[in-house]
Amino acid sequence: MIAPQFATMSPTQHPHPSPAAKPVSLASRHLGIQFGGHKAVDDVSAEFHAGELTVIVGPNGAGKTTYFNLLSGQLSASAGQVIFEGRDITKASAASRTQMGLGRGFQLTHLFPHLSVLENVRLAVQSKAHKGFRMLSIWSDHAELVERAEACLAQVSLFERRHEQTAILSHGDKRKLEVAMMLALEPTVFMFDEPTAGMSVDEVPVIIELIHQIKADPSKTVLLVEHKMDVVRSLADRIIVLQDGRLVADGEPGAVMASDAVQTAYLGRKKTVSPS
Ligand SMILES: Nc1ncnc2c1ncn2[C@@H]1O[C@H](COP(=O)(O)OP(=O)(O)OP(=O)(O)O)[C@@H](O)[C@H]1O
Repeated sequence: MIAPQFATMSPTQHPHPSPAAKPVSLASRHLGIQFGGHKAVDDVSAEFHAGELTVIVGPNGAGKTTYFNLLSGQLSASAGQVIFEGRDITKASAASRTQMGLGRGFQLTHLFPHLSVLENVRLAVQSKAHKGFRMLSIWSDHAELVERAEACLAQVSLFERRHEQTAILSHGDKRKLEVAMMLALEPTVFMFDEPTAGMSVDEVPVIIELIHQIKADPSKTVLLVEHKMDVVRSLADRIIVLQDGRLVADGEPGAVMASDAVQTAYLGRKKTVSPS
């Protein structure tokens, strides 16, 4: 069930306190994609501001990850536009969006399992430095790249494990490694898709604290897909709700969290969410 006050709300009508006060970094305009006849994301317009962390919530299958994939370029839109720093990037590839400053958490499948933890991050550092991905043989000469990679690993508490093979890391440590690789790319927009999923309880605070640090930087825009309500409460400056591919609520956390849209979504989800 969708709260009546949000059911017909457009992004321009949302009750967010002062969106105009912060620069728009990333936006979608009437964005959509269909798989067969199914509209997984349907006419979603939203603006994301520098210095703001927006959490995207919604029930399973609501279209959250698909929306992320449209913003980051992993999927091509069937309709609408993606605007980044005032530029229409709808047709840009995922790789070029990354170079522009859109940081999407690397998927586990993008890790190189047979390389060390440090080597994985160093490749991301090197990519940011426009030095390409084919310099493994001489990478030890690039002390500054190594130092930067080590700093990123320290931020996610993986420094001590930097020389271990990536394949032997726990699931939680692999998720931390993804975050370290995103840090290495120095994005202006950070997109986290359930960054603590699969982590043990003691691993979660490192990532939450890191996201707190990122959002404290007024030049950074943070988007977060998250199901865990405690994480949402701790981090959100603003919440948008997707349901059946459509944006059904957008606003200040207190009001959105109290809405039927969120209550219904989370009452349905709580049964399947992990305790971590
Ligand atoms: N490549 C695809 N081909 C066909 N259907 C897809 C594809 N990707 C997503 N879908 C469908 O689009 C809808 C939205 O999926 P999506 O994964 O974006 O939801 P979600 O909100 O991220 O869900 P969850 O919380 O479970 O991760 C679902 O019905 C899903 O089955």
